[in-house]
Amino acid sequence: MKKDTTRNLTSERSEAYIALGANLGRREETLREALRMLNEHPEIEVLRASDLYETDPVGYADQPPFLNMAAALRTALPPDKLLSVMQNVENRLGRVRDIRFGPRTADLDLLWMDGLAISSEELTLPHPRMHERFFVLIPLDDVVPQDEPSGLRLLVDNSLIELGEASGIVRYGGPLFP
Ligand SMILES: Nc1ncnc2c1ncn2[C@@H]1O[C@H](COP(=O)(O)OP(=O)(O)OP(=O)(O)O)[C@@H](O)[C@H]1O
Ligand SMILES: Nc1nc2c(c(=O)[nH]1)N=C(CO)CN2
Repeated sequence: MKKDTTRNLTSERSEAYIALGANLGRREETLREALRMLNEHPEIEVLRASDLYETDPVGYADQPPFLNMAAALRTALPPDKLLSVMQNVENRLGRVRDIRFGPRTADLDLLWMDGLAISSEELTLPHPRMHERFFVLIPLDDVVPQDEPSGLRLLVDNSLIELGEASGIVRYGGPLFP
């Protein structure tokens, strides 16, 4: 069915930036399916997707390489509801939560939402580890416009300068969406 772009997205909508990763199973298909599921939600529109990157595992080394990407969304949902939808997508894609930083069929992290600062166990915004991860920043760099109004462009630029030369990350393919 064709998407109704006049949906409940006209007022009070936010731009949200998310990171996606997968290192088990059919990684590319999983990420494509995650984007499709998000875009199918009546209150979420996927605006842009980054290139795909293959990345060395960070944090827990003894696991397969990841495919990572980022996406920009427009949504009428508040941050906690958006995170719930993202977790539901992870679960539908077969995510099992066991080893921290360990292998996963699909991992969706909420990075940034209109510059909001939130600190609770369930949700921290901006994502507390985004600024130290090439596997987040390099895909994010693809989808954050130069004139992004809430400070994310500056955060990405400054973090990449701070981190120096990128390593453990190679471009794998073009955007999976649209
Ligand atoms: N910005 C956020 N995005 C996603 N999850 C978050 C965020 N802030 C807090 N959380 C919480 O973190 C918990 C663990 O998430 P998850 O299993 O995706 O972590 P992880 O991928 O192992 O590690 P990392 O958060 O470093 O990527 C979730 O249950 C979620 O409630
Ligand atoms: N390369 C890479 N490494 C990771 C990733 C990821 O998405 N890509 N996710 C993790 C869980 O937060 C831990 N380590």
